[in-house]
Formats: sequence, C-alpha cells, structure tokens
Amino acid sequence: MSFDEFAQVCERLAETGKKLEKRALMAELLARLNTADAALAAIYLAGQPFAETDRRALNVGGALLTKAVAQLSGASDAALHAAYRRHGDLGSAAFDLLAAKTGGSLTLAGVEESFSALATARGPAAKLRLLLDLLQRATPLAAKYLIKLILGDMRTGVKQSLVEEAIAVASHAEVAAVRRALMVNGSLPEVVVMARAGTLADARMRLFHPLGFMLASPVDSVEEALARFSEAIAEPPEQEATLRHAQVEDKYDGMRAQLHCGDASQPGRVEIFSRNREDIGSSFPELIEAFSEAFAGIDEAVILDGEILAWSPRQQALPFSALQQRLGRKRVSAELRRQVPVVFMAFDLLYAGDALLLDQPLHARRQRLAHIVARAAASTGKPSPRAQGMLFASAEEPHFPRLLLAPATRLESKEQLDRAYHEARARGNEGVMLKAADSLYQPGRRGLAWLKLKRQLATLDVVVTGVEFGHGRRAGVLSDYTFAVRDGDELKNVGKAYSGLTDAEINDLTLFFKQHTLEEFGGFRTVEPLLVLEVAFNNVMRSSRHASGFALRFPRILRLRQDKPVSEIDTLARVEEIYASQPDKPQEEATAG
Ligand SMILES: Nc1ncnc2c1ncn2[C@@H]1O[C@H](COP(=O)(O)OP(=O)(O)OP(=O)(O)O)[C@@H](O)[C@H]1O
Repeated sequence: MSFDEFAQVCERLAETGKKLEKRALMAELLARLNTADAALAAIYLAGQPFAETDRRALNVGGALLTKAVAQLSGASDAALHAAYRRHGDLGSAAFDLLAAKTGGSLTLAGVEESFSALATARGPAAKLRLLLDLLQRATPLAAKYLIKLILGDMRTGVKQSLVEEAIAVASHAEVAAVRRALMVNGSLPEVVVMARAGTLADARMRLFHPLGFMLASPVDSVEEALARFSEAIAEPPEQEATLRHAQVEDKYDGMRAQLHCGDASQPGRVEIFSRNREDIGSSFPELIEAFSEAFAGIDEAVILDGEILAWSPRQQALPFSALQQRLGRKRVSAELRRQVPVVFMAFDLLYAGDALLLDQPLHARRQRLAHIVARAAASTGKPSPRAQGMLFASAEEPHFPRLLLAPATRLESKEQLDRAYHEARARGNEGVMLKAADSLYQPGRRGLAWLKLKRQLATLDVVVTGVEFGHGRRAGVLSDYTFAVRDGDELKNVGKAYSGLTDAEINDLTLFFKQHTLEEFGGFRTVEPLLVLEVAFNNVMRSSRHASGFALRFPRILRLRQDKPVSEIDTLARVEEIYASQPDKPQEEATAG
C-alpha cells in the first residue's frame, strides 16, 4: 500500500472526534491490507516507528527534520516559521511548504526500509541525506504524517488501545484476546499476524519487554484511605472485615522499575525498564551485575516490580536528589557508583518460572516473591549482614545490598496506619502505600486497589514546550522553561520556571533542547514536548497569558521526571481542581510566570 493512502486514513482519523468512527476507519484499513502491510500499519497508526520489542530508535529530532523540510521546499526561514506558527506542528507545516511538490512512490514497506536505515545511520549528515531521500519520495500528505510519525506525535486522537480494538474488529477476534497476546508477546505487528491466523491464544510470554506498571490512586488522609479502601475490595464497609485485607508498605521516593532476569535459556541476562518503557540498565550496572550473578544460580526467569533507590550505609533510602545524579546516564563512573550506591527494593512479582502471575492475588504473589528473594540471596552465598529485609550483595561490594524485599505488614487499625505513616516519614520515605491483599495486578491501571498516602504538597508533572536563554551567569545556557499540562490531545502552557536545576543539569538540557528545537523566534525556542518536570508552586492563578487560562505562581522545578511518559503528565482538569481548592482564588499578577 502507498504511504499516501495510509496518510489519507490518518487525515480522516484526525478529522473525526468520534472514537467508534476512528475504530471503524482503522479496522477497515487493516482488513483490506495484506498481512505484512497490516502489521506495519498497526504500529504506524499507534504512532510508533518500530514495534516495542524492537530496540531500534530513529534518533531524529525536530531540528534535523526542520532542516530537511527547509532544504526540500526551499522555503525561507520566515516562511518556515509562519507555516509552523499556523499549525504548531512541523508535519502540518511541511504539508503547506511541500504542496507544490509531486512525488508519491513511497509504500509502507518503503517507509519500513528507510526507518531501518535511519536507525543505523550515524551522525546528522548521514541522517539528513536519508531523510531527504525519504521525503522526496512522499506526497505532501504522506510527508505530513511521516514527520508526525518520526516525532512520535500523530495528533490523530488514536491511542494504542484503540488500535488494539481495531485489530480485534478487523480479524473478528475478542479485544481481550488481542490485549492479552500483546501483553505477553509485546509486539504489535506479531499480534496482527496472530489475530489474522486465529492463533492469539498461542501467544507465549516473551521476557525482556516491559509489562505495564500498576499505579496507585492518591488519598489525602488516613481516614480517606480507610474509606476508599473498603470500596476497592468491594466488601461490606465494616471496618474489621476491611482492615484484614490490606497490606501496608512504605512509599519510597525513588524510581519505579521492572527488573527481568532470564532463566537457563538466557543465563545471566538481566534488564531493567522504567515506567517510560525504556531500558535503563546502563544507568545501574551494579544492579545488572549483582542480579545476573544471583539469578544465574536459581535458574528461574522472573519479573520483579519495585523501586530503585539511592541507599545509605544507615540502611535507609537517600533523598531522591541523590538518585537523580544516577538517572539518564549511559555510562556510570566507578566514583559515582561509590558516591551514590543503589538498591532495588522489590515489592511485587509479575512472572516466575514460566507463569505470568498477574491473575494471582497480591498475598500469593508476595509470598512467592519472598521465597524467590531468599533463594536469590542464598545463591550468592553473600547475604549482607546489616539489612532490614532479605537481600543479596554484589560481588565487588559484599557489604552492600542490591536487592531488598520491601517490608509489608497487614493493616490492623487506624492507629497502626497512622503510626506506619509517621514511621515511614521518619525513615525519609514519602508516606505509605495501601494495597488490597486480594487484588490482581492490573498493568497500566490506576485503580483503587493501590492507594498512596503521602505528604501534602501540590505539585504538577508538566512537559517543557518552550525554552529561552537565561540572564547574567546563565546568559549562554537555555535555563528558562515554559511548560504545559495535557488537555485531551493538546498541550496547554501553564507557566515558566527558572529555578531548581543544577548548572550541570542545565548544561545537559541546553544540548538536549538544541537538538529538539522546533522553531526559533527571537530568543524563544519551541521544543518538542519530551522533557517531563515536576514543579512546585505557591498557588494557581487565572491568567490570560497562557492558552490554558491559568498560570502557576512562583513555580520552581523539583526534579526532572525522565521516568514519566508525557502521556501521564498532569491534566488541565487537575490544575482546575487545585485552583478550585484554594481558599482565595487569585487573578493574574505582574509576577506571574
Ligand atoms: N511500596 C510501593 N509500592 C508501589 N509503588 C511504590 C512503592 N513505593 C514507592 N512507589 C512509587 O509510587 C508510585 C505510585 O504512585 P503513582 O502510581 O501515582 O505514581 P506517580 O504518578 O509517579 O506518583 P508519585 O509522583 O507520587 O510517585 C509508583 O509508581 C512507585 O514509583
């Protein structure tokens, strides 16, 4: 199929706001394609250049694409900026600028080939040549959607879950069967092939691709936690009956991670994934080494869910700011390993032996987790002498734990929960988690089976949409960040922050933002919405300055959230909620960011 025909379907998807229409359009497309094209169309519809199990990445940013569009169209800088401003989107800008051009020999398979070449090409010059070749073969409409696909922002209002439904409709399969096959196998194109062949039930678990993470709902007080908890387990709201079913753990302030260990068929293979579904093993080599040794000894494949923490010799977690120095690194020096040691605090077990355990209740998963952790610790023969739970140490640093089992207790009373919360805070943790002991593991769900009770501080997770050079000492670096929250498919700015990051972080981000600049006017650059920040602020004001209608007062950056996908940042609805909860509802002021 030509990529232009595919782009026409995308255009129709973008035009309709109706989910059922979108699903029907995609199902119709998938049904009329041959299997190879349907497999490609499915990932492209989901806005992914490669299947999730495929580790390749295009590594093409907005800056390089802008250059390619400028060269191909011959448009002046001013024309390029004007087109970009009309749409706020490089793909649509390219459509306007390339409109005079003809072309159009590009097929879905041709795009797949070009993407392979782009993923292996090294350096911007080589990538630019390939991009020019690719765009030259595209019609303007195809170029529009190619660019959106490369930037990972299709703006067709289609989430992967809707593509999964369309696959089910197109191949007369159950949606649940498609989802289950995808969860265990991880590859959307392979699932398309299975759905068409009627073999979804045969999908086998493939390790080393991340499963979705189960998430927690916030509660503001011990009382609310208890009340909400009774809803979660759908029991009669008799407190005694309810309490027996809850498990309490500390809420650690680290980085959520899923750790996969291979069995005899892949001995010693260990990979760690973030909530962003990224492979983050290279940032934590000591965990890879230690788990590799420990699990080679037990010859059982496992997937652990837990939190990576910077750990102190006093056997408690260091503040998140310590761990932050370890995040996002491809190489970690011996010095940094020594300065900021890390541990994996395990709190759940998703897979063991050859069985997925998601459908087992938490108490059963927990029991098995404890058993596996004990076996792994025993297999190294070097259990650390000073731990609070079971653990194993690494070969090089025998007195330092690498795996800890998160202590968990059964909830007994309101007083006990109160105490648990204060003790967790005294240990430097954020608060507590309450988990329904009978709950199943629901990947990607934020339900009521897991509740989080943490300190009261309104913060927002936002994405950077624009950057500027700073002033004075920071005149040479991009240190001022305009940021947005999500409003449906759109991003709406709510403020600008200048403070909170270290010089080293700002230097790294300056480089990053230069590579991901979309448009430059005056000192201001619009950038691809890729970097998630957690910001604190004094309050929320109504404001006409930003499209959101709100502005944060005195925002400051608390941390970079490289672990959080842009799809999970806070929403405009949440900003409105915080605004509404403020006793006095301030209007815009001159100091607003
Ligand atoms: N014992 C624990 N069990 C589960 N999650 C825990 C635990 N301790 C810490 N966490 C962290 O808490 C998070 C659960 O809160 P939530 O799902 O709302 O994530 P979030 O949106 O990142 O919120 P937050 O900013 O509070 O971490 C998990 O993703 C995990 O990183």
